[in-house]
This record gives sequence, structure tokens and C-alpha cells, in this order.
Amino acid sequence: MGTFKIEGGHQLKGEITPQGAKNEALQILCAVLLTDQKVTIHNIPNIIDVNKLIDLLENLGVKIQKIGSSSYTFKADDVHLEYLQSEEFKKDGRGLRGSIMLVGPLLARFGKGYIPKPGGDKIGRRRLDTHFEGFIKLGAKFRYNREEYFYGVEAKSLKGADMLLDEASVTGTANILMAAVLAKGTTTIYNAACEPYLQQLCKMLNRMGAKISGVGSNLLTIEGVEELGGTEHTMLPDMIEIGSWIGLAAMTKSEITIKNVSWENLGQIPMVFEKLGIKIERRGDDIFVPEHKKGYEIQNYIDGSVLTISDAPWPGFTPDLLSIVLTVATQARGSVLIHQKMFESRLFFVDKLIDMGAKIILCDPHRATVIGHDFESQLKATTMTSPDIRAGVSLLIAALSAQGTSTIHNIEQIDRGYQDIDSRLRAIGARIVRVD
Ligand SMILES: CC(=O)N[C@H]1[C@@H](OP(=O)(O)OP(=O)(O)OC[C@H]2O[C@@H](n3ccc(=O)[nH]c3=O)[C@H](O)[C@@H]2O)O[C@H](CO)[C@@H](O)[C@@H]1O
Ligand SMILES: C=C(OP(=O)(O)O)C(=O)O
Repeated sequence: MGTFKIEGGHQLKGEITPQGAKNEALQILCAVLLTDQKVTIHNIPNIIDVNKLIDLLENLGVKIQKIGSSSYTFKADDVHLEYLQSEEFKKDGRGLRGSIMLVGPLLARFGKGYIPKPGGDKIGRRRLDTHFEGFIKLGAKFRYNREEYFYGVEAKSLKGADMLLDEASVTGTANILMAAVLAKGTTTIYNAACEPYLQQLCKMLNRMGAKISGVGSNLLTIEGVEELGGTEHTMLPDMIEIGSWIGLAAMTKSEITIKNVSWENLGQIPMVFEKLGIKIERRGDDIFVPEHKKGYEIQNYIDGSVLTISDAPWPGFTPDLLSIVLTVATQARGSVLIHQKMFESRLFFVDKLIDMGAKIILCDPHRATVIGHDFESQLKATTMTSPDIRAGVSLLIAALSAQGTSTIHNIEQIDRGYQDIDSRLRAIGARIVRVD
């Protein structure tokens, strides 16, 4: 179990460039299985989850070549389906959430797709019904081995269908979409997730020869095609990382420029931080966060009532930034209610912030009220364990703003989504070391 030691209370300054998007990478990498042609992908983040998925593809027989620091080619012209039945796959397939999206492409191209219950953050129930209900609608037979938590779908051929998803699941939409592109006839997916990463996947599939319309909306129409060809694709910058750095800048009263953020794909992210009173300047495609010498003040609603920040499927605010927003609010002027609607166990990390001196009332598993300190009392350093990726980064930001030296254990949770976080933060002045 790795550990960070962080000496807090120092201002940072400089530029930071976001890595390629983790959650886009997981979709795009699975899509390479849809063709026997070469697919070239750029801006792939070097993080644990992505590397685990690349290993799974390699074990499936995909030929992989690293052609640059973050660029790879993939060729799935000789896929070893027997690996899917192996004990090794039952273990490795569990290692991350994104592995679930291997199922759609495998089912579409080879008539079968299997997966052990995938991993990812333990942040509440993470059901897979939407995925499998979609595959069943396309004509697949479903089986589930309860003892081994092993899921499987099989079909001689898939047939297009109209479906209304029970929820706008991000990985569910990607998975069903990747099956539908090779189904016979037309599929419509209503209540589809439509975040930028899914739009990227649709665009990539269309470049490969798929016929998807409605990209960016919650109604996708897919005319099935016989086969797909190769393509070249570049990942967007990671919007959750961008939001993390905005929060970091404000809470450490630092002047930070976040480079090449792809503004048009940030949705509500800048707006939500602005509601906390954080100044964000657009400079070309960069975000400039000035030093907040006098702190930042949370806005109330027009009628004077307390601000609520909650998550919702895109174009709503992403649940993956709520832990960071909550943490940054602990030093604001004013109060805010954080309502995490999607996940039921994602707010328990506030106990650690409370230990550090933050004023937070956990109302129930989904809601927490934060009463900001306005920097009148600095958070105190402590020892903590990172429970999930975003809580981990939130605690790291809290530690960088706190007085004294904090210790964060279980930093693999952070490394699974943030590339070289310690050296990138050291480059802008953070005092953070990795101790084992
Ligand atoms: C690898 C990956 O891409 N992971 C992301 C993906 O996970 P993932 O695709 O697993 O998440 P889903 O979109 O399926 O659902 C997330 C949670 O929200 C609930 N839900 C979802 C949609 C909805 O309309 N109502 C609702 O309540 C689900 O029941 C579930 O508890 O999307 C989540 C939601 O943005 C993000 O937190 C994860 O980082
Ligand atoms: C919850 C997340 O990831 P995963 O779905 O991989 O657990 C996340 O990226 O915040």
C-alpha cells in the first residue's frame, strides 16, 4: 500500500497540463476490438486503470505497439476468445470498472462476451442491469453465475431494436452502442448518456464506418453495418482532473494555469466552481485561476436560500467532482449543501475532513452541509487512507492546504486515475513525496 507525505500550507504557482481522459480512454480502448484493422490512439493516460485494460487486451491477443509517450496502435486481428474462460481473466477482469465495456464489442464481433463482476470504486451499488437489458434487447442470451459473479451474453447474430434505457448509464450506453454498430438493422437508444466521452466514442465509431446519428443527444440512432475499419483517435483532456486543479488552486490560494482544457467540453464545471466564488478566467483554451488572496464566497440563490450543488447525468454536473467541490467549500465564506444523488457511499470520507477541523454535517449518506471557514482557521494535518479515487484527491487537496505534514495511505486509489500526480504537483511547488 503506497503512501504520500504532504507538507501543507504552501502556495503553488505555475502551469499544469491535464492528462488524457481516464473515462474516455476506457471506452475507446474497448472499441479497438470491433475491427481487425489497425487503430491508432493518442493522449492515452499512463494510469493504473488504463494500463490494466491494455493488459487485458494484450491477453486477448490484441497486437499492441507503443509509438509515442502516450500513443499506441492496436490490431485485434487474432483474438484469443479462450482467455475469456480462464481463471486469469476471472481475476484480472475484476480489476477495474471499465472492463465491463469489453462485453459489447466482443458480443458484436464474435457472438459472445463474458466478464466477472467489474471493480472500480466502492462508492455504493453499481449495478449492470442497463448493460445486459440492452444486450438482451439486441437478441443476446444472458447468463449469470451467482457463485462466481460471472456474467455472460451470447448470440449468433444481433438484431437492431428500439430501447429506452432505465437510466442514462455512461458505461451502459457505451457498451450497448458498441454492440449495436454491428447488429443487423436499426437500433435506437433513448435515455442514452451523452457526455463528451460518449460523443468521442460515437465520432470514433463513425470514422471506423459506423452509422450513428443523434451524437450528443439522449437519442442515438444506429444503423448496423457489416464491419468496421481502422482509424486514428485522440483523447480529450480529463475534465475531472481539470476540476480537481481548479479546486486545488482556490484552496491553496495559488495562481495556476490549466493548459488546453477543451473549454467546449467542460459543461457545467467552470460554472459550479464560480458558484463557490472561485474566479476562473478563460485564456484561449486555458483556464487561469488567480490567487484568491481574500478567499472566495459561496453564492446564495436569488431568494437568499442556501446553495445546493448536486450531480445529474450530462449535461448535469458530474458526480466525480462533488467530493472535490465539498472539500473546497470547507474554506469558503458561506454555506452549501452537497447532494450526491447517484452514489450512496461517496460522502463518508467527510469524517476525515471533520478530523482536520472542517465544519461539515453529514445529513445522510447522500447529503452533507458544509459551513465554510473563510480561511479563519486552517485545516490541521492528519493521517488518512484514500477510500476512493476522488475522495483520495480531495484529501490530498485538503492536505496541501492544511497546516503541518499529512500522510495519505492507499494512494493506489489515486494512481488509478491521476498520472504522476506527485511529480506534476511538485513541478508547481507542492511538497509531496511518495514514501513507498
Ligand atoms: C469508468 C467510468 O466511465 N466510470 C464513470 C461512469 O460509471 P458507470 O458507467 O459505472 O456509472 P453509471 O452511469 O452506470 O451510473 C452511476 C450511478 O448513478 C446512478 N444513476 C445513473 C444514471 C441515472 O440517470 N441515474 C442514476 O441514479 C446509477 O444507478 C449508478 O449508481 O459514470 C459515472 C457517472 O457519471 C461516473 O461516476 C464514473 O466515473
Ligand atoms: C468512479 C470513478 O471511476 P470508476 O467508475 O472507474 O470506479 C471515477 O472516475 O470517479
